[in-house]
Amino acid sequence: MPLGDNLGDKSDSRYCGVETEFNDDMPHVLSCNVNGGFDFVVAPLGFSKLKMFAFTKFDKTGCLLIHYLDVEKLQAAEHMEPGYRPSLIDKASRDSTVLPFAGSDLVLSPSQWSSHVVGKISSWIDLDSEDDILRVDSEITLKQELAWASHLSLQACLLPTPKGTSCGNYARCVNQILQNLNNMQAVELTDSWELWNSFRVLCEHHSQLSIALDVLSSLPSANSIGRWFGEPVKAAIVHTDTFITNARGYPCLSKRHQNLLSRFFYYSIQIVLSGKPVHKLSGGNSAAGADHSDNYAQQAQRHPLRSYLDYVGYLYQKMEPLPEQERFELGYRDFLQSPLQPLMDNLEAQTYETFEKDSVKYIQYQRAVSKALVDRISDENASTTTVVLMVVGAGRGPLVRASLQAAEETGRKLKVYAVEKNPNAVVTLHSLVKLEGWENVVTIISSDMRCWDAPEKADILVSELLGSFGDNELSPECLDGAERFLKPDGISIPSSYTSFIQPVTTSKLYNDVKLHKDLLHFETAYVVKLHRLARLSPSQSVFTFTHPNYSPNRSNQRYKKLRFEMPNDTGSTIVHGFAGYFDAILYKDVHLGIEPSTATPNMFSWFPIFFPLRSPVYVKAGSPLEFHIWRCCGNTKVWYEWCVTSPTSSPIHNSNGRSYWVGL
Ligand SMILES: C[S@@+](CC[C@H](N)C(=O)[O-])C[C@H]1O[C@@H](n2cnc3c(N)ncnc32)[C@H](O)[C@@H]1O
Repeated sequence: MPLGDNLGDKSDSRYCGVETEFNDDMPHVLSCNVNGGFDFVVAPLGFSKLKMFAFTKFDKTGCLLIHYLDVEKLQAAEHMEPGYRPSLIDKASRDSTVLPFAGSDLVLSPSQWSSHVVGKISSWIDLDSEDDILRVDSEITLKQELAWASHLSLQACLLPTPKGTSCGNYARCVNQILQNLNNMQAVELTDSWELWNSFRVLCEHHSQLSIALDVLSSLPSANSIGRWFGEPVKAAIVHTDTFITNARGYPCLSKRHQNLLSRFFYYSIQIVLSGKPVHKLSGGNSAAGADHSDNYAQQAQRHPLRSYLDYVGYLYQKMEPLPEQERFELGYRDFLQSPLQPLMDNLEAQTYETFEKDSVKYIQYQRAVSKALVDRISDENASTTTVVLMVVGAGRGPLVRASLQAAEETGRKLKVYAVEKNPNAVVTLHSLVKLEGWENVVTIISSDMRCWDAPEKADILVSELLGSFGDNELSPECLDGAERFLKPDGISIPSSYTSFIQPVTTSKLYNDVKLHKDLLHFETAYVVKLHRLARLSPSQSVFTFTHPNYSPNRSNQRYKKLRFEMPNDTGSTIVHGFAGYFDAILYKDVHLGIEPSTATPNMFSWFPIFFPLRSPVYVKAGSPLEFHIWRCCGNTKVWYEWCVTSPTSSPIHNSNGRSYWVGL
């Protein structure tokens, strides 16, 4: 039974699981917990002599720390070997004798196994033990249990945390298994980010290796937690003793924990409840304290963790629903797209249609044109002077419309040239002008602005040739060509634009790029609606272009070296690449952009850009990260090159624009 309704959220975080102890009566375990309101169980798969409890908690430095409590004898079910361990089978018979290490697959239906059970691998295993027998036993058991899980088509398995600080052999075995997995995701319980990091590096960042976080009562700093949102966290295990008690005696969570759970929901991370009930309730059943009135008979049937589940459901349901725009963009989250090439290619009708829905963008342009018109022509001259305004790159006409509305709003007279090089968009422009009766005001020019011979000079040049990284759709090169027909004191809207960049952890995007198995894709910048990522340091400005630019030595080549410092309490991080944005000053105080700290609200024309790194860069806590980026210009193309030089050096990406470039 999902946690409830939350408008727009159809992600896995609607489902809540519960960690169960060993019990060979799987149908009973499942029915109790599913009838008790949980969607799935995290249950031990194998028969194991030893049972260990693993607790994780966050230490002062913000890392996760594992505490192992005592080893406890588990009363094995009657029909199996109580002391079963693989090494007890003598070597000669090992290959031929198969002792039962798990119950039958027939006890549940295939769909029950795959939809409702996450396997929990025996927690005693220690694949890096100094004890040869324990190590070998551990390896056999791990492989046996994972093979069984795969046979059952479970969606995931929860592996125990590595025991010590070294996890080389454990990672080697998991990596071997991952190479052969096709239908299951291995979820790794971690003690600290460092340990997790070395584990996944040893497993070559395998895309089916995920992580389950333990949430205990003390939490590390926000920056330290933030790192995990760029990692493949699949589940968060919330222990019952993490809950505090509300005024009515029900379990609830601290404000910080509530916020953390909201973020887990937002990032589609599933909650798993674990532990024994620690709240003694005398009546009622609502964790949120609402007026439910179950009687005692019902109480007796209730799942022992029901009040905790109700509380998690309550938090889920009280989450702010996603705004309409976000819901519309769900399908674009973390989906890599090649940037448009509006200069080299002709945009399609559908693309124009999407642009034109973004009313916020045109409102900003209208405000900018209004201010420029008022500055250019005084009220006294308004009825006698006509302003020549050229929309360069007019598309299907929305900036023409915004400019005419600005003229009407300010009482200024306008003569408009609409210059567009896409002949298909020009067709629509003609019908728009006719439809709106603008024939006496608007002249359509079907030409590339760089070679148009204008019959007169413009007072105002309006353009929107901006990409997610500002200059990446070649606005500088196009406007260099158009400035020939701007009066010396003329105004360009936009008057400048600046790109911004910041390092990010995003294992999802890194793995998606890696899937292509070639250099080209690691040397390409992508447009992407960033979602599962950790922004590691505030963004910094990269390249600025100002218009008009009449400087005789002007060049559109650029180079920038940036030094990023991660906040002290973040801990070590991994950088998979750089997220890029832009901000444009249209006119004076009117701007538009997507840089997160100043982004124009509710504008959706641009997603950020992502510059990947061929190999993720590990940045130790306190170390700076040095990044270089070049904007290079040739006769037929413009491209970026980028690299990291500290703490380690990466290769220079996209040398000579060999993989990714924008055609002139
Ligand atoms: C990003 S679209 C913007 C279209 C429109 N202004 C809008 O806001 O919907 C850029 C437009 O500029 C046109 N364009 C790009 N470079 C151009 C050039 N050198 N000369 C003329 N048009 C150009 C493209 O064909 C495209 O229609």
